[in-house]
Amino acid sequence: MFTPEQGEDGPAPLSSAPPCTALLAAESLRVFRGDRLVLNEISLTLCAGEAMLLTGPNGAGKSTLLRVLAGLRRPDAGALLWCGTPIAEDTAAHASRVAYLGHQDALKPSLSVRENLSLFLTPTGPTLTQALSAVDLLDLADLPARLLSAGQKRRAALARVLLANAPLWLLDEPSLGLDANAITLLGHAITQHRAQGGMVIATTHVPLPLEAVRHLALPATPEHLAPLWDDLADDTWPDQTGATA
Ligand SMILES: Nc1ncnc2c1ncn2[C@@H]1O[C@H](COP(=O)(O)OP(=O)(O)OP(=O)(O)O)[C@@H](O)[C@H]1O
Repeated sequence: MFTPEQGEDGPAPLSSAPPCTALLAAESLRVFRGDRLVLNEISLTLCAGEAMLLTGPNGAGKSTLLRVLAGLRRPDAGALLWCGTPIAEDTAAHASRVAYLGHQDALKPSLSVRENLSLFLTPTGPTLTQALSAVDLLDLADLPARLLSAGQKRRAALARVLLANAPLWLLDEPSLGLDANAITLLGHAITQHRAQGGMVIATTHVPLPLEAVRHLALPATPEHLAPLWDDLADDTWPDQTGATA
């Protein structure tokens, strides 16, 4: 299991901040994708040890928000702060504190699982064996990634998150393709991460086995939907066969 910097007194905390201090804060974020307002006035805070689930209908902007929080996309308005400092002031520092899991598992098909993951080893993080064991993938460590099933690829991607040894996990639908056993392991990994002061924000459409988790439900407001309908003029609306008029 994930035990970075295990010492005599147990795992070293990933964050030394007091538990009630917000490490991550998003204030009044607005994000457009094209001319479509996807996120409007979204605010959140996250303290050491906290977990938050982002929910909402397809297209509500959950993945977009995660990418903004990861520093992969700039918000069009609003502020994103780490310990009170704008993350835009040092994006490299922010990247080092984030472990981001997107929809793509980002494995090189010709490399073995072990070779893929060894690229992400850090001096103070878990060993490869610990990370692979945490997702029950040790037996497949030497298999080329192209031979893994979808769920096994997801497990490998989760092992990469463990290896990053970063305080903030941003997980986009982490349970996608996972079986019940792997979802339980995911819950254990998140619980252990939080116990060390780590933080997690995850998007999900299904319940995850997490305790004391906060929720942020993103709405599909008329602002989201209206431009979609505007884009679809009557004369381009597909008929029942899929052909356009
Ligand atoms: N590259 C893009 N260019 C323009 N619009 C985009 C792009 N990617 C996503 N969008 C739009 O942004 C909106 C939010 O997408 P996003 O992927 O963040 O939603 P989501 O809540 O994660 O959805 P899901 O539950 O389906 O994963 C959607 O309306 C989508 O059409």
